[in-house]
Amino acid sequence: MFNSDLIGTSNASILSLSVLSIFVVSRVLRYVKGLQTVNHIPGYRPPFSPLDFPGVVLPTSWWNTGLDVHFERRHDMYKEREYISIVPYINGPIQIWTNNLDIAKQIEGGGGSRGVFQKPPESMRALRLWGPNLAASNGEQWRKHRRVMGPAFNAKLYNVVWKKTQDIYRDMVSTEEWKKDEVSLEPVHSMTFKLALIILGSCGFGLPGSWSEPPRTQDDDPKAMTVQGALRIVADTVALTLFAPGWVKSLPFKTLVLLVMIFSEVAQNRSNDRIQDSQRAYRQLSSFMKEQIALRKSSVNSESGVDQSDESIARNNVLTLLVQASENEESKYQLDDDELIGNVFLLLLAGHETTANALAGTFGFLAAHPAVQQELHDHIVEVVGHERDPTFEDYNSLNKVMSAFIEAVRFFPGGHVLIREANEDTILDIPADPKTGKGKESIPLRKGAQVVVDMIGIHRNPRYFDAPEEYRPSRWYNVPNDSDLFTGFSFGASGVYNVADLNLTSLPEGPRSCIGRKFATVEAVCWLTMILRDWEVRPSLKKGETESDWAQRNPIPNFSLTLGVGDLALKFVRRSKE
Ligand code: HEM
Repeated sequence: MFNSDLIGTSNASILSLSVLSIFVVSRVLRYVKGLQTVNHIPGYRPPFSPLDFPGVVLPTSWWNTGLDVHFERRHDMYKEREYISIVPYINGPIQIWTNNLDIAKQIEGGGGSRGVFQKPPESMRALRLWGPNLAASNGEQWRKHRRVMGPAFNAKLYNVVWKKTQDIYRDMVSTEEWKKDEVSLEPVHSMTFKLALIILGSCGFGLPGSWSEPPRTQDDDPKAMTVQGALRIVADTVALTLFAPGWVKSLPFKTLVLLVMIFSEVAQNRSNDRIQDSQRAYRQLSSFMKEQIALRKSSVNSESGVDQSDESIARNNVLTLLVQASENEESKYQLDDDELIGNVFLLLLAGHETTANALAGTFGFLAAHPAVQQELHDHIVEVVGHERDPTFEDYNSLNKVMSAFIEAVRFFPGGHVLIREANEDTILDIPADPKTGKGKESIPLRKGAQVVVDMIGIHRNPRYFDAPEEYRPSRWYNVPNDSDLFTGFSFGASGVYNVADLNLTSLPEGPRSCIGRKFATVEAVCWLTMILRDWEVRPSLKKGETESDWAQRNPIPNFSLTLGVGDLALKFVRRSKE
């Protein structure tokens, strides 16, 4: 007699065992191939990659390399050599991580139009949420986007960024809250995110927006989400989409977004209402972008009624200039509607969070370093005085203000990992350390190997920065405000590159460096100048806490789509005019 239940159970066991064996063998083969791809460079052998699911959402620990591994292990990750490999044995790409500037330069220099190293297609997928764009393209496509977008970032734009930033400051301090002698902000991000979005809304897209009336997704509907609110929700989703597993990423895009939105809300134990909010945010932001393009097209085609002055925001915002370039039939490079929308989304995403976080970080560091803050205040008074407002012409003279901002970006670089993939077998050349003459090496890499430029690692590499764990803006004093030595915005393509040698000031801009760099620094220098002249920034202390306790624990990093600083409770105390 046969026992059919027993046969069924044993068949199921055999099947499970076979599946398990196939899985184990496939992982072993993958692992061995991974080691060959990175030429057996020593490093970490975790189950998952730090930049892929599920490693990315798990904290860094003895067994997991999480998204913040390069911060958590910053003191020993590159102790032996300035590059390590990360070869996961279960899931995720095979990578070399580096804190070496020469490697960074080779990777980023070749990341533009041609070159062996390109952005990996799967890392660009989530950035294509609304359409093809500059950051999510390689090769000829990238070149086209950059040719159209480049000219929009010009001196006239920076002039209007400066003026608008100043107007917003005046607008803010005229509100009841800022008429007091002490204003508490918990967290200070509430100020910097609002500022960054208003400036981007007006100078990026020509939208009206004041401190008390930030831009909404639908002008005529007071219940519509603010652009900022909708963007916040969508940006969180994009972060998750970026790190989703390969098979999820290959779903049709709308399904992917929906899935990730639901997952993110469920994972955070949020209600059904929040899931609907997420969908509403996605829909409202989407129609907002389409409307903006349509509006800009009609205003570009009928110039009547548009302010024609060179300083006007209506004329000199990024979107209008992009639409103008794309509507110009004689132009060699044009963007279609999908590409325009893709780039609007990109600018919202890339230009908003990065600047806001860097400004919040700067305020945090200055609260923790009162002597540096006083030096900055004195510098501002020396350059601008008390009787007039600073003008864009003062931008270059306000070098210490710029240094304070750039030093905050050094600590917490918004773009904390820059990922590129070799599209053929290649060799990375590391020249000898100019100081010691040691370390000349060549690293062979196989096609498919990814190189991750670890910006936290570079910015805290003692070979490039003395006492890297100290917030010390003076290391940048006298480096001109437009110098390519500011690595937080990516790298030059050629030339000698060594931050330690601060005599080198004119390096060519890297082909893939940040297009919004000056937009961000002009806004930051203007805002910091206005605030620090009139206000002293201090920590809001917990009961029994001293300022030095506070400074010991702040600011801390916060990893999401970009790297920022954790919540900072600060107060702004009005200064008397000495
Ligand atoms: C403190 C503020 C900012 C920081 C630290 C920052 C940093 C960076 C970095 C490191 C990259 C290179 C990314 C990579 O190669 O993978 C980048 C690219 C980019 N940034 Fe920024 N950024 C900032 C502000 C802005 C602003 C204000 C805008 C727009 C208004 C902007 C728009 C872009 C765009 C469009 C790219 C892609 C460029 C390309 O691929 O050619 N960024 N940024």
